[in-house]
Amino acid sequence: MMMMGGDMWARLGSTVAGLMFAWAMFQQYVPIHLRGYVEKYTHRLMGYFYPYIQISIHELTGERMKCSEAYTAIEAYLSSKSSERARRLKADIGKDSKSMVLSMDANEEITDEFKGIKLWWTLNTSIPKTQSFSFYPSADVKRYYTLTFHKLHRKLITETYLDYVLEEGKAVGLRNRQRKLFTNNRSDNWYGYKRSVWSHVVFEHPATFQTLAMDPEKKQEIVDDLVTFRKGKEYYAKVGKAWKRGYLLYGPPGTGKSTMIAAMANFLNYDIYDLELTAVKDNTELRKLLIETSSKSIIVIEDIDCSLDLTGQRKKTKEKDEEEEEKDPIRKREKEEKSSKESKVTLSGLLNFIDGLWSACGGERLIIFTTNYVEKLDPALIRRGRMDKHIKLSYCSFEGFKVLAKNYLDLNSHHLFGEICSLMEETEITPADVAENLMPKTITGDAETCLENLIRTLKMAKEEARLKAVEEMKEKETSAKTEVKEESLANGEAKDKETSPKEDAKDDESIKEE
Ligand SMILES: Nc1ncnc2c1ncn2[C@@H]1O[C@H](COP(=O)(O)OP(=O)(O)OP(=O)(O)O)[C@@H](O)[C@H]1O
Repeated sequence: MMMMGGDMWARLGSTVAGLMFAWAMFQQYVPIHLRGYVEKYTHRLMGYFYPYIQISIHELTGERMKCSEAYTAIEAYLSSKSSERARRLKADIGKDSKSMVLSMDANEEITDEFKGIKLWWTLNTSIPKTQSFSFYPSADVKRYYTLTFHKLHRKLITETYLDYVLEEGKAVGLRNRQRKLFTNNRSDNWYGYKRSVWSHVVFEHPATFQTLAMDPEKKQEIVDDLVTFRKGKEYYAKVGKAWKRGYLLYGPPGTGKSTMIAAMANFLNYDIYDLELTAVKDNTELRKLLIETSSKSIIVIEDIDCSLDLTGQRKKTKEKDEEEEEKDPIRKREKEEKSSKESKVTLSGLLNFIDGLWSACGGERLIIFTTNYVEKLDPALIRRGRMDKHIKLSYCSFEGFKVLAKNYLDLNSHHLFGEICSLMEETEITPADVAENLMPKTITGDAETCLENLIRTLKMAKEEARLKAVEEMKEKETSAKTEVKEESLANGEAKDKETSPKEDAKDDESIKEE
């Protein structure tokens, strides 16, 4: 028996060696065009004996080597099946940072079933030929899934199953995804590889529409608008409009513009791209950044009035400055150095960013501008169609206060609410200031103390407003008096001028009479 076994191994060894030798000869001596034919017919021959079809889905695709959407969807689709069926699993920290998420490890295979048909998914890895072997995982390792199925089911798999996997995977991905807060890097930090135009952190802002202090009707109107937008894919396609919407949030500092953006992102489950316009070199770079944003996202430009010289009015002073600089070479050189670092994004570049051809790629995006001074903005930038909805965030109303009292102190009513209500009708206070007063300053701080603090602040604000009004009144009176004085002086001089020739003539006549 032992001899027979040994004999069999020896024969197998020599057959393998023979085949390898024949393969090497084939590679070396058969011309390349003939090799193509041989390989084609070998595959065909194999097809008779191997009735399975394989489909590969690679992780990185396209010229820019972006992560393939299909790969991500399959990864999500297989994640739940992997934990039940795979034998070699990979663990990573989950979305909530508390639990572990399991997925199939490299070169592992799991079986799936669809309408009674069996299929096999494998996660493969390959190292580029140019790279030498290393024990450490490299960023250049290529990953791809392979789906294997019997050729009898080709139609069902390619026409139904793949779409099903994509849809399911996207839904799982959406449920499990960690939302991200992106910010743009300066182009000098793009490190040649185009992946790093945006860098991100996990988005974890707790603001919601429930915690947002504002008029309930206005709040509901915004929520309805967002819901209509989210469900509007078909509608936007029907009317021939890109699936995006512009919001302009304006109002004094501390009235909740940033908080509202966070609430919107949490409500819609979108990522946020916080675009720092001053770090964008020019319009081309702005377009590149836009292309790299994903759908289901909010692109935010905060304090748009401070971001760049985007207003038409300021152009004149700029031209005047330039004339003066031309005369002074030192000033001119300093300006050139500064301007090489400065952003050259123009108003027209920004308008194109909002609603040019490129803005339609990806779809399902909100573009939000915030400003404290809406009147400073160029009307073209905020006209309807670009900024579809203008939302004014204003000083805290009593309704807003009640939301904050519930959030911060868990109070629905209190005997001090009446006084606060009448004070709020008489004076202006931002939600940020109200929130600051409602926060207990010590561990033992109770609700009553916080409300008393707020009343004190409101009274102080009222007194300040009164003093300011008195001051303004005095200033007005003084300036009015000065105006009257100047006017009467001017009138007096004019009278003098008007009367003097006549008087001269009178004098002349009296002399003549004499
Ligand atoms: N409407 C609001 N509802 C709940 N909290 C608010 C509201 N407005 C302001 N706050 C509180 O005040 C803080 C500052 O608000 P926020 O940064 O949203 O104001 P902003 O209008 O964006 O200010 P700025 O114009 O200076 O950027 C927030 O952290 C939040 O706690």
